[in-house]
Amino acid sequence: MNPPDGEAGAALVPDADAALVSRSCEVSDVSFGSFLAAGDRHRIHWAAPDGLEVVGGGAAARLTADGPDRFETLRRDAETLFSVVDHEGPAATRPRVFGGLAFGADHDAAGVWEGFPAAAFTLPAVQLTRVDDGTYLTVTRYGPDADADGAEEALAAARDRLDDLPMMRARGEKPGVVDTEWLVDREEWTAQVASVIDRIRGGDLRKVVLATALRVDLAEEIDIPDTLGRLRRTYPECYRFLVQPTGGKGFFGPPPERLVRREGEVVETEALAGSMPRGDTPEADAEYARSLLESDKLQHEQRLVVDTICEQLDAFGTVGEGQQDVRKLTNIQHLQTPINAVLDGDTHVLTLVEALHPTPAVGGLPLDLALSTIRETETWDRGWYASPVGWFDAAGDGEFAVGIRSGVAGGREATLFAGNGIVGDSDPADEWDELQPKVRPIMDELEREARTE
Ligand SMILES: C=C(O[C@H]1C=CC=C(C(=O)O)[C@@H]1O)C(=O)O
Repeated sequence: MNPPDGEAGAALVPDADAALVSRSCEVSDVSFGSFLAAGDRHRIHWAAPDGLEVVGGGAAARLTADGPDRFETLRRDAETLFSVVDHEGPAATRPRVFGGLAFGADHDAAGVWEGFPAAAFTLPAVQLTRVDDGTYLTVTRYGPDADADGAEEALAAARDRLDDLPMMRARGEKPGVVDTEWLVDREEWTAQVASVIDRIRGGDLRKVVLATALRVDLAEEIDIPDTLGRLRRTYPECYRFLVQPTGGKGFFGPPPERLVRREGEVVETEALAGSMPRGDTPEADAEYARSLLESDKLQHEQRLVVDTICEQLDAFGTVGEGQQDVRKLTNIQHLQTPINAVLDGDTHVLTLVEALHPTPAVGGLPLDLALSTIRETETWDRGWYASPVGWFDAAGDGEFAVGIRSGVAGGREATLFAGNGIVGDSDPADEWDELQPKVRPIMDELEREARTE
């Protein structure tokens, strides 16, 4: 499905002499899975629980950045990229770039993260967009020679290729799991948690989110579009995303947590922290929900996140805290508080992402001390785990999820991630148990046999 990158003189990197031209047409509903499966580079998938779903293949342009100035570089290059835009089509199909950033600016694009820069966003060359009122095909050209005729021709060609795709993609078998290994196992991880608890009790540190990763060997090659299709059914209340910069590994998952969404002057975010399992019966489930709401430890964890997010947004406008609630996902429930803001000025969503990431739901408090504790304690590379993933457009609007409940996979290998917020009265063994459901969303789509425990 992908056209060759850089065809027709397209510039993959922002260029002051380039124009961005995009054309869209409505199509009958097509299989987003088939479209994704037919692409081999720069595959992206974004689905928000409130309806917008986009799949993209090929790159009309890419924004990449690294180092401590990566947000500044992205904002500057985005301004160049979007300086001349000729778009014809519904607003939902306007040019947006999709991607994300690594957890830390010192990211090393090695190992499972080969091909993943410290920040990477793609303007898809060909894209399908599904919104309430229909499904659209969009083709985008970017470069000094990009023009309306070229974009219209490319749209007609993409439409022909779309006609050749299967309308429905038959569900494949789950790949099957041959072996699993925690990169930091129970014994080592609970010892790490115990040492972090000691640090919290002994000083200025208040909360640290410690994570580990599960390395999974698969019996067959993973089909990520198929896996995402299944996750749509099992976790309909979550985001779904895929970032796959090369033909190699893809970072994907069904994260429940919104980092931020900006639309004009309105900003919406949330604090999601503190977890309990789902109960097997309505009574047991309600009991877990009650203990979430009544636990001093979990309320403390949640309060730290709410207060920090509110303080961080305060610099940009008028902030409001919503009513705390219990967010029930298929296999876990969390404390959640919606937070919104009305912006004073024209703050780019990337600026909001920069201010908010990492929230204390994935980093800790105070942030610098928590991050140095994570760096000293975690013996593996977070890469893009727990990082901002999402999109932004020419106006600086956009939406980002927090890349948790996620994994990076390709061929017969997957690495899944899970972390927990540790506070002074955490119990290491309980924290290990609380960690387990966080790898289940993806793990359940890899294992063929139902679990017996
Ligand atoms: C860091 C993760 O979850 C965060 C989000 C919600 C609840 C959390 C908790 O209960 O500790 C974590 O802060 C993860 O899923 O890897």
